[in-house]
Amino acid sequence: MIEAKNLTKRYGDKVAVDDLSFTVVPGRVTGFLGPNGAGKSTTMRLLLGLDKPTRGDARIHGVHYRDLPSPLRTVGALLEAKAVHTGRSAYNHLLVLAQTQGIDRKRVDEVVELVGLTGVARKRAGGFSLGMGQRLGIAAALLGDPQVLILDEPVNGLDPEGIVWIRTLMQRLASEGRTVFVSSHLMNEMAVTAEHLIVIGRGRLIADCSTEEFVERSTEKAVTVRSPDAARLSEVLAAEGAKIRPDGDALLTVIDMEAPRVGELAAAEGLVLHELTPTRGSLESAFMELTRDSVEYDAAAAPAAAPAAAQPAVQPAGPAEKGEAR
Ligand SMILES: Nc1ncnc2c1ncn2[C@@H]1O[C@H](COP(=O)(O)OP(=O)(O)OP(=O)(O)O)[C@@H](O)[C@H]1O
Repeated sequence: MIEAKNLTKRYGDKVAVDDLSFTVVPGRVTGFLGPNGAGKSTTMRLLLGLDKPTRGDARIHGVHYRDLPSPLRTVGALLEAKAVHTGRSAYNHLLVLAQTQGIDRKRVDEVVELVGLTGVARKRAGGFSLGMGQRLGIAAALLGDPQVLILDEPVNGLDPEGIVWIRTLMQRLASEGRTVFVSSHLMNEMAVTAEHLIVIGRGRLIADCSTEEFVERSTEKAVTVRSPDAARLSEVLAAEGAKIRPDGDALLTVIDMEAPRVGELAAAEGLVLHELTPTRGSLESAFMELTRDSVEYDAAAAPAAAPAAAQPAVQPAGPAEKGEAR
């Protein structure tokens, strides 16, 4: 279990993490989502005791990281997406790490196999590609067989096969009852990987809810309607409260009205329909919309304005959920 309570980190005038509170429970993959510069890496460093919070508290299994009796066997972390700068082979790199932690050589063999590096384990780790470096970093995180995993952008640099592999691995680790906390700025990737999402923007909490709920609430429900009587149909639907977006001469996007109701109203007026299709907006665009005002480097965002993140678009999870554990 990971807990952040009113976690705040300032660098001079810059508030990187702003009064952030959340709980990450075992047994499921929790995605930590936010645009570039939102404060994900800083939060993870605070959780791992690599940086000191300006205010607030970060705990793992109820204690500060530095007070964990056996930190490397409790928490496995992958922080920076870069190849290991070492002349050692991948195997020896892991072996040295294992020896400093009193971990058996057998475990090195296990993790090398687990991350799919067996064929290259004797090669110099310094020459690894970003993707292989990521696998090696994940192997290092898993060495101590930890119950808690904190992974910062683990899919960075991985090819499509690697992405599926890490997704499956994280889900398996979670299903074994581990706490898996994984950051990403890719909404679509997190939507298929994580069961629960914590979304931040400009260091502040935007959402803390199940992925299903996030998708349900964030994506716009619409109906695509094609009709030779589009103009008349627009008037009829608008009069009944629908929002209409004309998408061409005969094509309408209808928002705030279900498809059957659109069909009924068209039939009542004797208007011909050539198509009536319920659709959902793209998740990626919904995420961009949700975090629009909290994108760090967006030239269009007004820097002095209060971020929209201050008004949670998706309600944070209630206290009942916070205590939930599997
Ligand atoms: N050591 C530091 N000194 C000054 N500013 C910092 C420092 N570390 C982070 N920041 C700033 O804090 C903000 C949050 O950065 P952070 O790296 O935590 O975001 P992130 O969500 O992980 O972004 P990314 O997805 O780009 O990695 C950024 O504006 C960043 O420039």
